[in-house]
Amino acid sequence: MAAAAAAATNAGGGGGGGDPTLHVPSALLRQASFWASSGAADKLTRLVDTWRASSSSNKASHFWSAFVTHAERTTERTPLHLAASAGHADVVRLLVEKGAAWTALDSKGLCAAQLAEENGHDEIVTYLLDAAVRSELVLGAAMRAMRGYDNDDAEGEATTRDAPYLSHKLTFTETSILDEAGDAVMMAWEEPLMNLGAQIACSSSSNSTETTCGSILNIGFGMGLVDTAIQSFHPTLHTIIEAHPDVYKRMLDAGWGNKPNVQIVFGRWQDELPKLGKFDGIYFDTYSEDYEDMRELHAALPHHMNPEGVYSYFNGLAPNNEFFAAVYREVCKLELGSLGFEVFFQPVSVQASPPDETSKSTWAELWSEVPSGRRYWHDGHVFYAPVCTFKGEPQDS
Ligand SMILES: C[S@@+](CC[C@H](N)C(=O)[O-])C[C@H]1O[C@@H](n2cnc3c(N)ncnc32)[C@H](O)[C@@H]1O
Repeated sequence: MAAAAAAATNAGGGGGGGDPTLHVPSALLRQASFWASSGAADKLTRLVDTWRASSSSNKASHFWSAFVTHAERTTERTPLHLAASAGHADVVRLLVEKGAAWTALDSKGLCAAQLAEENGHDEIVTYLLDAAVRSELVLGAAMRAMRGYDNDDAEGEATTRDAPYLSHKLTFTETSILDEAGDAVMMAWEEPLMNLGAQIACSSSSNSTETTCGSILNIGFGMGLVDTAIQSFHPTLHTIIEAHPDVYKRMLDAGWGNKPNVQIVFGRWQDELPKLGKFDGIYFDTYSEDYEDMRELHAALPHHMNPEGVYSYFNGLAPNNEFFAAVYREVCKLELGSLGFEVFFQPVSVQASPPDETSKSTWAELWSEVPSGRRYWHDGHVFYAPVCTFKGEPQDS
């Protein structure tokens, strides 16, 4: 399933509203846009100086906040789009410093970094990626502080946020699980990705032998695809945490409770994980949770990994925009790195694994059960499978 990225992706942007008496004339904004698209950073700053000198206000910040959010009417491109697309690194830097939003999308749904990439301006892509990761880290921390929670080192302190999905009546079809709104909780086409996830989670070098991959935890049973694959690696103990009563019932009906090496834990991982010990491999794929939940899990992982243990997750963060997804890969890499994990992402072409396991053959047919706009994967997207090996100091569980 697709985990929503944190709301912090609204980062940047100076607002553009403010005091109406400090109106910035649109002719001036158009002129400034022209300088941005022609790469004239010096002319741009001189324009602001001239405006400051001639206006009743001395506030350059007001100009910048109006300018960085000023979008062209038809293309909806901001000055950052224009400068990035044309390859003007100086102007891009200036605009970001003045509060331009790297998240702004044009009428085609593209952000500035994607336009830079399309036009081969790699230096700008790297700069924007770096700036975006920094802003996500800073804004994420600020938002957590504002909301009054930060579980960085607070194993056992489960969040109390509501989980309305858990009271939804689920619909199980041959190829999907749907929630009450018709959104896909899980879809059968993901089987190749689940097989890869199991392979990664079962790849620790520490306690695996020729006959077993050690002790494995999976969080979120769904259709049982990843768990079926985990079983093929013969774990000594295979623990599954599942929170939804309908899914739990189906697991029991399908006989998962009778498997000698399987331990089913019914409940939310936020409540149940602190009661469990250490594992050689952990896979995480829940539903209706966001990056903050995932971050909370990550903070708890050092309490539950054996040395050289391997962690992986369904990497569906920001699936509708490839640059945003790249930002979240970097954010996860940095955050997991700070917790003692060595992280890399294995790219897999989802298109190259046609969903031939199901009776439906095209992506359009596959997604026919889910309203458009709520489809969390798109034809041709590359899936980046996380491989996170624990190299840090194990902590008490
Ligand atoms: C996308 S499905 C998992 C699919 C699974 N990887 C597979 O191979 O079929 C997500 C599952 O996580 C469960 N879930 C959601 N929130 C949870 C939570 N907080 N704790 C445990 N399970 C949760 C859902 O009920 C659902 O069964």
